[in-house]
This record gives sequence, C-alpha cells and structure tokens, in this order.
Amino acid sequence: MSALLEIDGLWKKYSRDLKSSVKYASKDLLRGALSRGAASTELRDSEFWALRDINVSLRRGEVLGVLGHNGAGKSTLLKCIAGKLVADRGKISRKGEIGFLLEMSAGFVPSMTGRDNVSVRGQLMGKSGKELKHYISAVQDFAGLNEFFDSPVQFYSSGMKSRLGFAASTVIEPDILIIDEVLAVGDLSFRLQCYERVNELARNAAVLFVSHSIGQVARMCDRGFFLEKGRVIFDGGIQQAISIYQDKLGDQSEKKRGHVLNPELVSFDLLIDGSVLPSGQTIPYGAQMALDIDVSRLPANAQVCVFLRDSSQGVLMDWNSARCNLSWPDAASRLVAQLGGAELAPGPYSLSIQVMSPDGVSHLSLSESVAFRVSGEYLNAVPVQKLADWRFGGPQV
Ligand SMILES: Nc1ncnc2c1ncn2[C@@H]1O[C@H](COP(=O)(O)OP(=O)(O)OP(=O)(O)O)[C@@H](O)[C@H]1O
Repeated sequence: MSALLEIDGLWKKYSRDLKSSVKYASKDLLRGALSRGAASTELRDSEFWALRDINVSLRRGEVLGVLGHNGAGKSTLLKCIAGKLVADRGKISRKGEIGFLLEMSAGFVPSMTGRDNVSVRGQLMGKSGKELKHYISAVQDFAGLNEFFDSPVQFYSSGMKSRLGFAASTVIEPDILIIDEVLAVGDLSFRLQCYERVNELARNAAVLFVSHSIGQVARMCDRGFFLEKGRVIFDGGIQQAISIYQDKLGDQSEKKRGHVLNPELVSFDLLIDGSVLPSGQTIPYGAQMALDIDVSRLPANAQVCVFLRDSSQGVLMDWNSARCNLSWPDAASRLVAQLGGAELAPGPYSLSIQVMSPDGVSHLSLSESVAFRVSGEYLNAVPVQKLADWRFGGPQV
C-alpha cells in the first residue's frame, strides 16, 4: 500500500526575535517579487532550526505518536504537515483529505456561533447544499453542545472549543488526521468518545498524534517518533519510543535539579483484595487492585499519577488524581486509589507512582515500583483502561 504522507528532508527555521523575523520575511518577499530566487534556506543571524532533516512515511491504518520534550518541534512539524507553515527545505506529499486539530480554538472566529463557524469550515472544504447541511448536523451531533452550538464561540469553555474542533475535524473521515495535544481537554466521557472515534478513523486513515500523556499515546499509537531539538532520534515501536522519552525525561529533570527525583517523597503499598502484597508475588486474574499511598510529604493538590507497566516497560494504563476533582484535606496523610480488577494476560507487571506539581509542570517524585505477576488462563486478555476511585483516609474508609 502506498504512503498517504511522505516527508522528505524537511527543515524549518525560526527567528529568535520579532524584529529580525519581520526583516527577513520582507527581504524574502521582495526577493520573490523581483524573481531573484526563493527565500534563503540558510540560517541568518538570530535564526535557528526548529526542524532538521525530518523524513517520515505514513500509511493508511498507522497511528504515529510524536513524542518529545517542550520545544522539541512537535507542533511545528504538525503545522508544516497541515500546510499552516511553509518549510524552508524539503518536500511534503499528502494524499487525500486532511483533518487537523492543532489548537483549542481550531481557527474558529470567536464572535461567530459554533454553527456559523462549522458552516464556514464546511464551505472551505468545498461543501455546499445538502452535503454542507449534512456536515453541520453531523458536527452538531458529535460535539453535543446543545444550545451552545448557536452561541458565539467566545463564550465557550476550553473543553467546549475542543469538542467543536474535534467534531469539525473528524466527522469528515479524513485520510490524514493530525491531532496536537487537544484531547487532554474536555471531560472524561468526551475524551473516551474521542479515542473511540480516532480508533475508528485510524482503520482507514493515517494519524499523527502529539500528547505529553504517555497513557494516551500508549493506548492510541502503534508507532512512535521521538524528536529532540528538531531531529528525529527514534522512529519505531511505540513502547520503545515511550521508554526513550521517559528515560530522557528522567535525565532532563536530573540535570535541572542537580539530583535524582526524590523517590522518598511518595511511597505506597499495593493492596490485592484488601491485603498488602509484597513486591514479586503472584496474583490471580481479576483480583481487585488498590494502592494505599503515603502522601504526607507531598504538597497539597499535587498530581499523583499511577502507571501500570508490562514486562517491556511499556505503559499499559495510567491513572491521574488530577482527572477527578479531589479536594485535599489539611494535612493529608493517606490516599487510596482503587484501580479495579487485574484483568490482564498472565505475566509480569509493575506499578509505580510519579508525582507532579499541582500545575502538572514539574516532576516532584518517582516512586520505587512494585512488581507482581498475574496468573490465569486469559492469554488473550486485552487491558482495558478503567477509572480509579480516589479517596483520602486509608483503605478502610
Ligand atoms: N513562531 C515562532 N517563532 C519563533 N520560534 C518559534 C515559533 N514557534 C515555535 N518556536 C520555537 O521553535 C521550537 C519548537 O517549537 P514547537 O512549538 O514546535 O515545540 P513543541 O515540541 O511542540 O513544544 P511543546 O511540547 O512545548 O508544545 C521552540 O524552541 C519554540 O520556542
């Protein structure tokens, strides 16, 4: 099957300051107008490469997770593919219709209603008459905004904008679908609806997906692409891409803080059917898992993220306390997360905790992990992400 997206030797540069950016843009325009050749493809003073020699080929049915730390060039790459930015060198070939969701506002005009924005979007896609009507009503149904669909977009919450943007980009069944981070917004039921929709589309499209949420990437992607300072340093299986990303994340925080993330800040017991399980033990398929977490040394409202990994260290599931509206009591000491049944294929697994600051920006702690093995005959058990029930106060509460 031939590729839907082919990127060949792509380079994109930016200017570090607005003044030189405006100066170079006007020079390049003038050069083009006077037919004295294309814009400069070399770096000039205060310019830097945001993307360096990117080569990708993506086929129908592939979901590519684009991983990289802040500023690595992920959004720039997606914007070039979506045609919103022009690359300085290289070539992008796309086949078929392209759907993209690059930012929450998704290019909507704030003073226009959701319906009018969607209508304009449909017309820009070349739809008219019955086809346009059908498009608008499909977006309306999927977005589920009720009467807000006829209110100006400026009154929408970020989750509502995300709903409208996602619906407008995905009801068309694009051949290439590009999603940048936006699925982190919106309530859980809508996010689940979005994952289902992306999975459905992915069977017949090529999908590029950017997210800092390892759980989301692990669930949705089969291939991973790791960008560092604008260069691809890994392109291959998603589990390996995630491991590289996580290793680099550890290195980065270590460098920044001058010491390893403090594992002492957080500790936990794994409870199986209500009793503490020492590391390395075997549990039966379906046993109820819970974590009894000592949060006494954590700042109030810290984000507690639990990761379930398989033997290859790939993240199978993640639970984040920030996804539910936990209100931290004064002097919180214990937090229990009920994770549900271990409906997992027989084999080794581990659970660990990562703690983020309340704003989710800084990493505060990485716990030791607790290893366990699942026994049973459910060789084909497919892990299904469930919601955790988080409560303060210890296991008996
Ligand atoms: N319009 C711009 N002008 C100048 N520099 C820019 C511009 N847009 C992005 N950059 C810079 O280019 C680099 C790549 O940015 P980009 O937004 O693509 O990174 P990213 O990997 O998406 O980051 P994040 O995960 O933080 O969203 C960064 O150093 C960023 O500061």
